[in-house]
Amino acid sequence: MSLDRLIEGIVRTQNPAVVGLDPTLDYIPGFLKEPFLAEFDDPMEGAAAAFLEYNKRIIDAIYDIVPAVKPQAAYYEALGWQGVRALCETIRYAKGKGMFVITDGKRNDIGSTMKAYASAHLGTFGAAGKQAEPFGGDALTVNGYLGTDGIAPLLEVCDERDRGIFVLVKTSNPSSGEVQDKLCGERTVYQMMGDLCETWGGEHLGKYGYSAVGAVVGATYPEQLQELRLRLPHTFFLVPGYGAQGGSAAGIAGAFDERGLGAVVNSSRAVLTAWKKEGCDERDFAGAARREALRMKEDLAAVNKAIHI
Ligand SMILES: O=C(O)c1cc(=O)[nH]c(=O)n1[C@@H]1O[C@H](COP(=O)(O)O)[C@@H](O)[C@H]1O
Repeated sequence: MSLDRLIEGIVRTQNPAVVGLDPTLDYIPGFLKEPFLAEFDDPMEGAAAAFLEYNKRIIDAIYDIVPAVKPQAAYYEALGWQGVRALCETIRYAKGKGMFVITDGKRNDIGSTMKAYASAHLGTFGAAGKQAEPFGGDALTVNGYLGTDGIAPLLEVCDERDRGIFVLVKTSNPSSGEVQDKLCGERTVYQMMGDLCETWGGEHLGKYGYSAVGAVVGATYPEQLQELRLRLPHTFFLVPGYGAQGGSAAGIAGAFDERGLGAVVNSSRAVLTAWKKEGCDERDFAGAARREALRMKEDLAAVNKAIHI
């Protein structure tokens, strides 16, 4: 019912990081993608097969040093049902390697529809004895804009199946202030959304003081990260925006609590395209991803030394 398993993975690897699996054909070296693209008449089928193989090799290269992955659903949906199948298989593969999987779907709707999203991404389909997980993620990114009845169905599944959610609070993008920084009474919209995370998570606390309801807070907004860490003591943060979007370890330092917990930092493109930046042999793309993940780990360790429960 909480993000305890993510926290335990962070402590085990001493690495508060998540690698974003956001593949595009551009990131995949020719030697790996060309045979798949040639094999299938349907370009989406070939690309989806290439995405899956690429993801497996990245996962193989990092699963012992990074506790979690975050596949962004849009990259897979872009390839229709073949891409969605690659997403499901990617999630299954990562979980098989012991990784915590955050499915980045940013879902939200009215309660009845949210129930369907909740069972799709965090729940099961079918009756006892003949049951399967549609997507099988451990946590899902969601939007809280519709309020409590759009979140409640997720919390039921989180309780039943030891799952979690991350609610968008202060996003990393340049325009996030257009809505999120606006005042709503005496609070900004992001403060109000953060306070709602504390309320929603109140009945769903885990062993380490954090609830099943996490918040997304961008690495590109260091002041708000620090402010929200103090304001939301039971809310674990997913921090995107490190690396490709310019967020730095120094700017993220305020997201951690005194145990070095409280946040998991995402990097997608910087890890996936490390082989291009390094200029190494394309066959060593997964090695380059591992080197970038290790570099990030050291970078974060410089501002967040000891991680313990
Ligand atoms: O929810 C997210 O993960 C997310 C929220 C946010 O505020 N900003 C943000 O960049 N993201 C996601 O985090 C990833 C960032 O990717 P890189 O900029 O390549 O590291 C993408 O999958 C984004 O969709």
